[in-house]
Amino acid sequence: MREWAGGPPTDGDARLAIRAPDLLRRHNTAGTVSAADVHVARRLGRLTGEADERVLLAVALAVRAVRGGSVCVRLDELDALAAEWDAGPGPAAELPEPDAWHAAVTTSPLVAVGVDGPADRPARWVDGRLYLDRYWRDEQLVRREVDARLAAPLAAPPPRLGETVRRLFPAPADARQRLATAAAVTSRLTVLTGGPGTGKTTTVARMLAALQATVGPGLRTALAAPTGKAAARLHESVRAELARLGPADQAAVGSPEAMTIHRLLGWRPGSSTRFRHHARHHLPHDVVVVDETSMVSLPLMARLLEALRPDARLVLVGDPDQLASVEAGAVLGDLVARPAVADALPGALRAVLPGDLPADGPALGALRNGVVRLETVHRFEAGIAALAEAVRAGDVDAALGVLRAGLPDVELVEPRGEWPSDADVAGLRADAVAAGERVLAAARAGDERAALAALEEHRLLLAHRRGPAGVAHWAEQVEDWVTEAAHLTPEGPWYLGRPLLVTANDRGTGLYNGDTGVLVADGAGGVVAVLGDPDEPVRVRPHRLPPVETVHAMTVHRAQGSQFATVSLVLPEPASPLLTRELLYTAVTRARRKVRVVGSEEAVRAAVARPVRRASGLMHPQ
Ligand SMILES: Nc1ncnc2c1ncn2[C@@H]1O[C@H](COP(=O)(O)OP(=O)(O)OP(=O)(O)O)[C@@H](O)[C@H]1O
Repeated sequence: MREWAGGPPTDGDARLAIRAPDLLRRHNTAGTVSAADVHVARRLGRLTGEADERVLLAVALAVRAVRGGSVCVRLDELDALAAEWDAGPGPAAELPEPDAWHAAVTTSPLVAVGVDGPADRPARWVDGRLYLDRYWRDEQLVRREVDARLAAPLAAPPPRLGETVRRLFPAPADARQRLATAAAVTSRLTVLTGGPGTGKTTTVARMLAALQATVGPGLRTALAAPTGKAAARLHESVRAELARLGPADQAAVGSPEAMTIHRLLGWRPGSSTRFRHHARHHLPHDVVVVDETSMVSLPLMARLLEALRPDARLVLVGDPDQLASVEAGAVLGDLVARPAVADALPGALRAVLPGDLPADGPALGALRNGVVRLETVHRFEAGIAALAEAVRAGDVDAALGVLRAGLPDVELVEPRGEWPSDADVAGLRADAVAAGERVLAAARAGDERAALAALEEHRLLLAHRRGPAGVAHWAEQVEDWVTEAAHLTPEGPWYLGRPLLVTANDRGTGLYNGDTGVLVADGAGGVVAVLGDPDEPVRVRPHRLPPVETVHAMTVHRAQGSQFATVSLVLPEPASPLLTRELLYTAVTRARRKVRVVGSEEAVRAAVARPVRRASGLMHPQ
């Protein structure tokens, strides 16, 4: 990621780590590491008596890697990483000679070498990867817990398992859903993946029914997701799906609440253990299901795994092709990409669902790791599904073909100039105004449900927060369009119809960073904010709201875990380091009925061709 705009800083610039030795200074100037990275490396150097600037550079790069989402850094892959981090406009700084660099790092008092190296050093070198020790420990914990869960399934499959699973998924084509359900009953870790609309939530609801019917009743179940918004959506979809089951299943499953992972673990900001539940104080649950797992960082996954009872069942659900967590790690992607580590599960399932076991190598290999991928799309419009698949597969020509095919659910607007003209954004404007007017009408009428539902009709998504293709600019633009069309002159922040995005967690109101809502008439001449699920909105007086922004547009990251009827995506310039395959895939799959992409062919090509790479050791055998 670019560290600065407008040329490299001069010597007097506060962003430079002024007293850094030459090598660090050159790399700071070139933008490969930031001043903050250099400060951390120097502090660790002082603590351990290490002054060799080659070692400190390696450590600064490890700090930089974490900021970029990686868990560690490979010093032999820096060329590729520097290109991804878009090292800035300065001249590329030279790296130390590889053999001497390796020798300096692996003999440093700052660095523990190997899995069994000393436990008290701030960095660790394992198989060519350099870690900050804290991330190494979290990675080891996740590896150990996952491997232990896969190696020892719970017990022999319960007697009625096959029959129960076939009852819940009777169609011959539902083999993968049957397998995932039986896996969740027989094993301590199941990873359920698939694109949007492939039936993951449906499977979760029926898994709960199968678990209660075969190893219940009375199992304690928790549903969790990384964000409040995703938890609300999980709650809503599982509840809707459970309502379609028979009365006995419904009674056995009850109505499990979904919450954030932080809340499940008992987040205690400021306390030494951070969470109420941990390795010495386990969660009481028999079954924990986590949705939107692609957004879970390595440290949070480590906290979750250590807090589980060893005999609890964990089901991780998600789409590994979406954007990974904001913090370091891509645990779901790593778990899916790992070579097979255990062999217990396929054997157990072969006895239960003999006809359903995958015949092919990759799917069977995945099952050894507890991974079941759902592939049949049940819900999407054909164009959105085809576009998502082309982007996922990295097939640029296929993606452009779908975008330009004139389908009802996919549109590409290619601006002629550098930035979209009024004519280019006419369709976007019409959709934004139509949705905004519906929100406003419902807000004025005090119709909370309709206002919240109208909010989900259209959403403008962007990669950046700032700049000409950023949220700040476009949110203002949409607000102008909507207020102009509605002849509205907002007075003060609390005007009817204002769409809200919560930007901080707030225990008092139970609102979470990322929750969205709208200001509506309260029927008594006042205004009230309604947020969250249209069926069970949270009502909050404006003065009690945590910090909020007006949400006429949002970043793709923010939109993860939500869906909208129509999505418009304005792409940044092709060179933007944020423009990645995962970003485009995530944006496209936020749309239920239609997706509109505003951007050049070059920008589409750049996105599809640039998968995010996050360095980690989890997928390598040890
Ligand atoms: N086996 C099936 N046969 C037919 N329809 C199904 C099946 N499984 C799920 N569906 C339907 O497909 C649609 C999408 O399912 P679901 O919401 O479970 O998918 P999902 O993978 O969780 O999607 P998302 O990630 O977007 O939430 C729903 O309407 C659901 O009823």
